[in-house]
Amino acid sequence: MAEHEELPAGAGQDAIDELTGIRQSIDNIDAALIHMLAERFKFTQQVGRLKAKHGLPPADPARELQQIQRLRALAEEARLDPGFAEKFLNFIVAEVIHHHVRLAGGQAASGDEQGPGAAIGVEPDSAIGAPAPATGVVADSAIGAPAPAAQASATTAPTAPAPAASAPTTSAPTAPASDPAS
Ligand SMILES: O=C(O)C(=O)C[C@]1(C(=O)O)C=C[C@@H](O)C=C1
Repeated sequence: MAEHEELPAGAGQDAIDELTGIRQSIDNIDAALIHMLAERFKFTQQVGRLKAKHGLPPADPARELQQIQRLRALAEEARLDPGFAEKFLNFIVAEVIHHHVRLAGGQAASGDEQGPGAAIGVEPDSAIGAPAPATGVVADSAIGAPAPAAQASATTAPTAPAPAASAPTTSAPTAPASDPAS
């Protein structure tokens, strides 16, 4: 079958069954991640509306720094690369800030916008993480390893090497290749 093409010709049925079982677990986790992200974006949308209503700035660098520090610590406990955890958060936050900016009636925060409709899933016009090429985020060796990653660098592109800054930049979210419309 096509889905097993990548297996060595000599792979036995036991190996195929084991692989299939592991992939089922991976698929379950991926589904959970999508649902969790969708829930997160529902809440950040509430925040965006609140901020827009009260004229608050879309980005909050101090809050992001707290989040980064917290997630890096959690990642270390979980034996996940803290640098990856930070980049993952930055990737998401960059998207959120895009949404906040749009909710506030401003232009997108950076020049990476694409056409209309390129967006997420919370609402028809607010799809996060629209169709975009996979970023491959980190090298295989980085995941799960207690790697000494960069310090906080909020809202930087997930594919960019995180600079060893100690404070979030929260400048224009240039990260995702996708166009998060809100
Ligand atoms: O907490 C906020 O103020 C938010 O707008 C949410 C959020 C986030 O996604 O967690 C996004 C942007 C801010 O810079 C900080 C945090």
